[in-house]
Amino acid sequence: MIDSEEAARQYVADRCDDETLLTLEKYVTALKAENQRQNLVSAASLDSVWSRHIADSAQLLNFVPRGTLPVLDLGSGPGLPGLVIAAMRPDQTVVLVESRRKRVEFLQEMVALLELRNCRVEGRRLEQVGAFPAGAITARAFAPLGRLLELSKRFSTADTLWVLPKGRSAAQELADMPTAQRSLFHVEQSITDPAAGIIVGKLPFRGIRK
Ligand SMILES: C[S@@+](CC[C@H](N)C(=O)[O-])C[C@H]1O[C@@H](n2cnc3c(N)ncnc32)[C@H](O)[C@@H]1O
Repeated sequence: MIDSEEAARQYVADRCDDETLLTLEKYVTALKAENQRQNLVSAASLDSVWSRHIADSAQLLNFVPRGTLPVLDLGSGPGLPGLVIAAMRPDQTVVLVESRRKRVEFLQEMVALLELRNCRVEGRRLEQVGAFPAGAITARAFAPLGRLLELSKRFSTADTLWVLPKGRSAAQELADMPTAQRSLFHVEQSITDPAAGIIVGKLPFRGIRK
């Protein structure tokens, strides 16, 4: 379990090269500056930005095999976890979906600043994004599990991996799902918070069977 900012930064450093670590440091600086202009993350969380945001995003890669294309990040906000994934997996296409205009502008600025050629921003509501088969779908603090699946099932095939950091509500959200869907997912322990979980699984068919 990561228990300090140093440990969080080291966790990320152990999983990327020096150049990528510099890219992520640049992102952290920009995120802190932008948070003065718009409310992207809670101000208090920036005191532990590596643990609460960067390592918290990076840990999702433990569940996304290399070559999983593309990764679709729903409700990316300031780019969490999507931008971190794009920086750490330059060989994987990452699509960020975000509807709020100022956040979209920040995401576009970050893609340019960090030179993330593998990353595309869909600056509109998810409901308006044309469907394509996603290799993996990530979403942090986007919507309750049932609504999340309903909104994004158009992007899911039998191979799509769902990796959903759900914080402290992970087990409960899964328990609240109908049995048929509940059995398709399991909860992985978060390494940044002993009480938090990541819902991981696949739907064995396109969309959701009622
Ligand atoms: C609570 S924030 C979480 C942001 C980020 N994932 C994080 O963990 O910091 C949820 C984000 O989802 C976006 N959002 C909500 N519903 C959406 C939709 N239907 N389509 C696209 N973006 C949406 C919001 O604008 C917001 O930026």
